[in-house]
Amino acid sequence: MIEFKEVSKKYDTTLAMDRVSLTIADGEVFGLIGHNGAGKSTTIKNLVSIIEPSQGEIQVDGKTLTKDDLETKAKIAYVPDSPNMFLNLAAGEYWELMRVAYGISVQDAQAKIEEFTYLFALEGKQNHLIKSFSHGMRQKVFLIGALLVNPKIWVMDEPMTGLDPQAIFDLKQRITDHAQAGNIVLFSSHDLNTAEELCDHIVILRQGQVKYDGTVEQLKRDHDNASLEKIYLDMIKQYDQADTQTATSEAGDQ
Ligand SMILES: Nc1ncnc2c1ncn2[C@@H]1O[C@H](COP(=O)(O)OP(=O)(O)OP(=O)(O)O)[C@@H](O)[C@H]1O
Repeated sequence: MIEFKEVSKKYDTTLAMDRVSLTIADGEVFGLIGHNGAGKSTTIKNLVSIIEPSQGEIQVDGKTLTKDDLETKAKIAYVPDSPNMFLNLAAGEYWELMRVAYGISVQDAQAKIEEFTYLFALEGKQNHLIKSFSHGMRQKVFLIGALLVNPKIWVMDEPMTGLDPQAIFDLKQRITDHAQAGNIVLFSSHDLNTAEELCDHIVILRQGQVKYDGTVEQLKRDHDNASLEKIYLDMIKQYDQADTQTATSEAGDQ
């Protein structure tokens, strides 16, 4: 289980997360939805310990995340939104880095690398530098890194971006299977059709605040079974209009 308890994150003057509280249960595919700048990546980066909350705490299976708690960190694999890291490593060197960091045996890793390079059509590319790959191929290298170590919690920042249709199809299946086995998959997405299709539980973020936290099913039931895309866009529009009205009346008061 993952719990965010009143987590805020401030970068200089920007409040990127504003008292975010949420609980993600084992077995859930969890989606973070929101416009550009809503706070999705910040939420994810706090969970994978790239940054630390300014306030509040995050618990994984009841243990508060701390910098040096390697046991808890080892439960989480992260696929970043921008696959432009480790560019001077070969794909195989990156996977070896992941294998050693997560303490996976050479035999297990080799078997999985064979399976996943076949699945994602990267066979024979192990010795190629990541910088020689296209955006989608780089994304696949990071996905294979996460699937290879296969911890309980997969955290993926816009994982489908840049993938070809076959890879998207295969990844969706892996995500569903991983959650159905009692694990957690948390991902952010701008593709609301994918979120609607995959997620048991979603959170809609706007300007760092949680605007909806619940099941897709419930949200649709409450909105005449409209698509998640329509419900989301209508909801954000209403908040934008309310903000405009407040700003106009405040300007009128001055
Ligand atoms: N390193 C940083 N320094 C200063 N401000 C930042 C930093 N990272 C993010 N922000 C700000 O925090 C807010 C939330 O950004 P975040 O990257 O979490 O949004 P996001 O929902 O992931 O957006 P996108 O969909 O564009 O990836 C934005 O206003 C952004 O400008």
